Amino acid sequence: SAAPAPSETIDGFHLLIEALKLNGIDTIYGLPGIPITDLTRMLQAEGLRMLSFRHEQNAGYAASIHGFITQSPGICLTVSAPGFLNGLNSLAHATTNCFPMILISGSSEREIVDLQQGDYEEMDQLAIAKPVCKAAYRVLHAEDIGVGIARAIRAAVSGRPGGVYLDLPAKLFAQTMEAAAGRSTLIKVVDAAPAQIPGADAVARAVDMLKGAKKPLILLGKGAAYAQCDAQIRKLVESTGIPYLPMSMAKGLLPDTHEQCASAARSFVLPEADVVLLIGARLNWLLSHGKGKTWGGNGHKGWGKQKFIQVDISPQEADSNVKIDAPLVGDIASCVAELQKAVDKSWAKPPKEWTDAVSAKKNGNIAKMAETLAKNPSPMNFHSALNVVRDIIKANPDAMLVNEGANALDFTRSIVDMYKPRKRIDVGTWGIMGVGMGYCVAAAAATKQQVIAIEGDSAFGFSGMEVETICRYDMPVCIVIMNNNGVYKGTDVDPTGRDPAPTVFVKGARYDKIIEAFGGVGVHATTTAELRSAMEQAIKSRKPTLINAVIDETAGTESGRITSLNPNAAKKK
Ligand SMILES: Nc1ncnc2c1ncn2[C@@H]1O[C@H](COP(=O)(O)OP(=O)(O)O)[C@@H](O)[C@H]1O
Ligand SMILES: Cc1ncc(Cc2csc(CCOP(=O)(O)OP(=O)(O)O)c2C)c(N)n1
Ligand SMILES: [Mg+2]
Repeated sequence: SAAPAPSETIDGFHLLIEALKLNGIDTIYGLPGIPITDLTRMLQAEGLRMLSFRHEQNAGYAASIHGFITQSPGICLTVSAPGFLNGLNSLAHATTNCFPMILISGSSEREIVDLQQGDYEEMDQLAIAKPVCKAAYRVLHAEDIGVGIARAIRAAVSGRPGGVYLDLPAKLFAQTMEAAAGRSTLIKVVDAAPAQIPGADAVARAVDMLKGAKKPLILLGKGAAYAQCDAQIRKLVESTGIPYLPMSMAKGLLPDTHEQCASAARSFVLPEADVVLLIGARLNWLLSHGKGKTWGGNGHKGWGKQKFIQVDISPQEADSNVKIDAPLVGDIASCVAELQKAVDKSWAKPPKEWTDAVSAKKNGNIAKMAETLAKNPSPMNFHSALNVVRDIIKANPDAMLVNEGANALDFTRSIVDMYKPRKRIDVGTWGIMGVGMGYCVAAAAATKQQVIAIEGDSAFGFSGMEVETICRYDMPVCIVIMNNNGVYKGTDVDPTGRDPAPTVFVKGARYDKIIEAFGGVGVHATTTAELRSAMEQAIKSRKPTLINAVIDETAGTESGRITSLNPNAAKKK
């Protein structure tokens, strides 16, 4: 832009906007109110996409998954205190899942907060944010906005990605300074997520261990999906010939139909493998902490016989649960490149008896599943409804799949194959409910692709009001609610006869009526044929659509696949 006249000034609002634009930020997820309402208008006027939500929690979830999908930090913008607190959940979620996100909240002036003088929406937000995020900063002077944004971006995306809090007291926005001087304080971040090359010794140790394996297994986690080195990962898997297991959000790095995919033999390969190469996957609760009977160990805590190679950018992740025999610390792209060099030099495929045993187990389980999927009971159950979704995703491999619930999550993860990377976005490491509609908005905004959300009816309820947001921005989102009338199922009753049980909803609820209130397309589907045609129509029209799929209310199991995490239920009287 032309050199400003010497007298021209610039305010805090515009220094912030220019700092964001300078760093390629083009989308903001937020909710207006004091002291940021004008900022939301200016962001929009200056060409950024300002997506306005009905609850800050959903704006935050959108920002968190924006970071996962794009590697650029998703930005959530909220008002002070209650708005900030509503955004905090997603900041913690982003940090737990290693998604780069920045929560920017307006705040009260330090001098009032520190004397606790009772300002409008007064809260010591920076102190409250610190324990649940990767980094937290406050900016008091306009000339420091450039540094504040640069530090927040670098903290969010470098090393292990995560959530960053940026605290902007209200008075900062109205501060002005000479324009040229102001612009000279802005920083375009250089190499925000630098490559971290693994040490040669670590590479040699890992390669030797993998070469010596009789029953090797590769485990791909969402870190491998986030790294966006898809071709290199596929090449490593295919050139080694090693069976692989994708974790939920790593599905699609290679097509789930790939001959080396061992998902359908998970309960066979985990205990049987002798060397496991973890790529961007933590041995946390989702992998039974790397021990116990899942891994062939005796009882709950017994270690299996596996040796672990762990590729991770976090040096202190190794040994978090069980011994890591070959930690390979670095960014996944650099680590995979080093492993590939060794494979290209000399490599023997795994023993045929191992790969044949995996295939036999896998094909047996796939055949069993096919029989179940072929049934078409009335009312629909999870399997028959998801058999339709499976076909729809196969026909639309570029569509984004959002998924949350318990049975609605677990059955979708195992029945609906994914074909491309970063297409399946779900509850993640915490198994958090409520991400659905925020994820839909971000998936539509960040990818411009069709979005398909498979929602438990309880899960949908956490963010359902954002259906209005989806309609307001006319997004190509097709929401399928697996309506089994309750949390896990719809059959519990109150033994006293006074109230509905705590886990059930209004019988015969018609969620499809909600979207009609905002001009979207609502469909009530009681058969697989109705579900299929409604989904096909939604994809063809790209109109916001909500399908209320009636599912047998007896079909679910308590907590889906993780029933065992419930404390031992009191013996039924
Ligand atoms: N670019 C990257 N390079 C290396 N490791 C990464 C990268 N991005 C994320 N990670 C790591 O990936 C891991 C993701 O693990 P996790 O969230 O448990 O995946 P999943 O739940 O799919 O198993 C984290 O330990 C994180 O440090
Ligand atoms: C923020 C938060 N609060 C509660 C919970 C606990 C929970 C886990 S799964 C679930 C909903 C299960 O019912 P749904 O109808 O969605 O799915 P289905 O099994 O198909 O019937 C809840 C409430 C979590 N994980 N996060
Ligand atoms: Mg349900």
